[in-house]
Formats: sequence, structure tokens, C-alpha cells
Amino acid sequence: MLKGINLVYGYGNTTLFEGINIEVQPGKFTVILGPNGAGKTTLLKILAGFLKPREGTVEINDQEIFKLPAKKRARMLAYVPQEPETLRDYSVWDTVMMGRYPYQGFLGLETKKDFQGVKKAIETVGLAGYEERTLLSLSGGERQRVYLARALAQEADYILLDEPTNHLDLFYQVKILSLLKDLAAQGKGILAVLHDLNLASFFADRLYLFSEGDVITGAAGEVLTFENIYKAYKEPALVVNHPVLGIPQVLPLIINKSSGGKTRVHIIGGGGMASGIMLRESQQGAKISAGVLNKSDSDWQTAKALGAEVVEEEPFSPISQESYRRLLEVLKKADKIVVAPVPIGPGNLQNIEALLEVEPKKIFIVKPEEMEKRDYSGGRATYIVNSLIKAGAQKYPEA
Ligand SMILES: Nc1ncnc2c1ncn2[C@@H]1O[C@H](COP(=O)(O)OP(=O)(O)OP(=O)(O)O)[C@@H](O)[C@H]1O
Repeated sequence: MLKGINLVYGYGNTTLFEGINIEVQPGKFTVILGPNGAGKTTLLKILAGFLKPREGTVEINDQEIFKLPAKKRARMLAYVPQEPETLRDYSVWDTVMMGRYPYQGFLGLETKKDFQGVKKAIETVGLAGYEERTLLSLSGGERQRVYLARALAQEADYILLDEPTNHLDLFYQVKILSLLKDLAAQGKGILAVLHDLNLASFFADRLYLFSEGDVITGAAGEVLTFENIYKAYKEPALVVNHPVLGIPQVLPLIINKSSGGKTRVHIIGGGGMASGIMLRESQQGAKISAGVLNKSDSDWQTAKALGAEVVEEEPFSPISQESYRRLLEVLKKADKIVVAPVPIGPGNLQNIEALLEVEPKKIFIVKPEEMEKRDYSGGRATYIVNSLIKAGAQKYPEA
């Protein structure tokens, strides 16, 4: 196991992070995420033994990394930088051969094993035929694969990589991350700094998300939540569960937030049924509100991400008197109220009952003809909706 224990670091008088603990397990693919300048590269360099922390220590297989002789350390741990500070124009072959240095004696004589290791590493990253090319003649993505090949040739137990995909096209990103995942499956401990939350969600066994000088850790489903992402990046994003893979996928908001609009649209939803409507109304310039929604519900996340006013309750809690009072206030302010095609159980029944207190003409119901099918309130919701329609409520137009 590679462990960073109670790490404290800062440059000059500043403190970048304090008391960080991180574990890289053999057989696992671990990923560090976080905003620009959070300290990801710094942490990686500390774990690789290149920077000494102000406090805390790094242990590799129970030995303190800073006490290990360089060659021994290099047999245990390989580091793949983003781009080395000074780039000498070595050939691809010679660069990858540098990975064999920890196995070579004083005279640096290359053995058959070194030769085979380099050849195999170059093939693995898809650069066979490039052996004689020099680094400066390569594209950024090809160069990145050379550094990865050098780390593979090093045959270390742990591979630490700083943004190994940042120059790669989407398909090479997936290829390289799949390769790292395979290496983890073969028993290596892989730690990579990534920026792409969705690829991290797919590939990582464990995530560390830098957030306000600390790290949030766990599996993708635990770390990549609306709240954690907002806390770390100070930006709202939609987090949706991938329908097939069942992992979180993060969509940055590249649409208008709802703050500027004049028309107030309130949306009653839940369970993701209202997210599309919220996005549509928001894009059309409405100032939206939503609720009552349970916190962390996917519609709640969307509403929050869009900057909507949300009447909210704790997860799985019924609507309290206070929330109901707030709901009525928000409904009265709204110019338009949209009822999404949600199943109506006891919680949402109160949302529907509240509609009896507002002007029916401003109510729009999605697929009212299917109301009965999703009514789990013993017919009460259908009765209310039908009477609202009689009094002037309308069908919400399909997108
Ligand atoms: N040698 C240095 N001297 C002073 N400040 C530094 C030094 N190296 C990094 N920093 C600062 O420390 C902070 C963290 O840098 P680091 O490179 O670890 O961040 P990062 O999370 O990897 O960022 P990015 O996502 O932009 O690559 C940044 O504000 C950076 O400017």
C-alpha cells in the first residue's frame, strides 16, 4: 500500500492543504480530482517522494519513502509527469529505456530483458514504429504515451500519473485509462490526477476530490454528488445517473441560469421527471422555482443547479406545515405552474392539493390523460386534476 499520512503542504507562507490522508491500494485504480490550483500535482509529487511535506509522511509498503535509496524507490514507484520541465530531444527508444535505469548496474549496460521491456512498453502504448523519432517531433498526445511507456518499462508496483490524458483524443483517453485499469487488475496500484469527472466516474475504484484544502473520498457514487461538486468547484452541475452503467455523470451547465428571467414558472416534480421541463423553461428565460422536493432527489439537484428557488424537505420526509406554507407563497408568486408526469403518492398529493389555492388558468399539466395511471392516492389526485382542468387548467405542450 502507498499511503500519504496527515500531509500538510504549502508554498512560501501559504498553506495549500492540511492533514490530508490518501491511500493507493495495489489492484485498485485511484483518481485525484479537483479544481485548478487545488494542489493535485503537489500531492502527487509528495506521494512520489519528490517533495517533502511540511508535516506528515509517505509510506510505501510500510517503508518511509523519503528514506529509500533512489533506485529501490524507482523499482517500487513510477511517476508520469504532465510534461517535464526541461524537454531534451531524446529518441522515443532512449526515453523509454530510461525507465530501465533502476535495474541497471553502475555501467548502465542494457540487458536482453531491458530491450524486451522497452519494446513491449512501446507496443503497449501504440507507438511501435516510432522508436527512432525524437520527442520534439511528436505530438503532445504521442509524447504523453512515451512517458507512460517509460513508466511501464520501469515495472514498478505503483504508477502515479499527472493528467495522463490531457493531450489525448477521446478514444485514446479511453484506451489509456482502460490500460491503466488493466494494470490495476493485474495488481498494480494506479493513482492518476484527472480533470474529466465522467471518465473518473467510469474508471476509478476510489476517488479523492480536492475541496477547500481537504479531500472528499469514496466511490464515484459517494463523491460525485451535486453538493460535493458545488463545494469543490463553486459551480453548479447536473449530476445524473447513467441509465445503463448506473454511475454518476456530471454535466456542466452551459445554458442560462434562471436568475435573469421575468416570467416565474413553478414546477412540481420529483425523481427526475421534471428536470427536462426545468431546463426547457430555464432556457426560454423563465425564472424557475420548484418543490416541494426532497433534498438530493434528481429534480432537486437540477433545480439547485439552475439556481431555482426550491421548497425542500429532508430526504424521505413528508411535507411539513412550514414547507406547505412556503409552497403556497411560491405558487402564488408564479405566473405559470407546471405539473410534471410524476407518480402521485402521499408526498406529491400535498403538492397537488396546494394547486386548489391558486388561479387554475396558470396551471399546466403534463399528459393529464395519463393521470389515472400514475395516481397512487386513491383517485384524489385525478379528481383534483380533472376539476382544475374544468376550471381552466391546460395541458402542457410536449417539447
Ligand atoms: N513551485 C511553486 N512555488 C509557488 N507556488 C506554487 C509552486 N508550484 C505550485 N504552486 C502553486 O500551488 C498551487 C497548487 O498547484 P498544483 O500544481 O499542485 O495544483 P493542481 O491542483 O495540480 O492544479 P491544475 O489543475 O491547474 O494542474 C497553485 O496555486 C500553484 O500556483
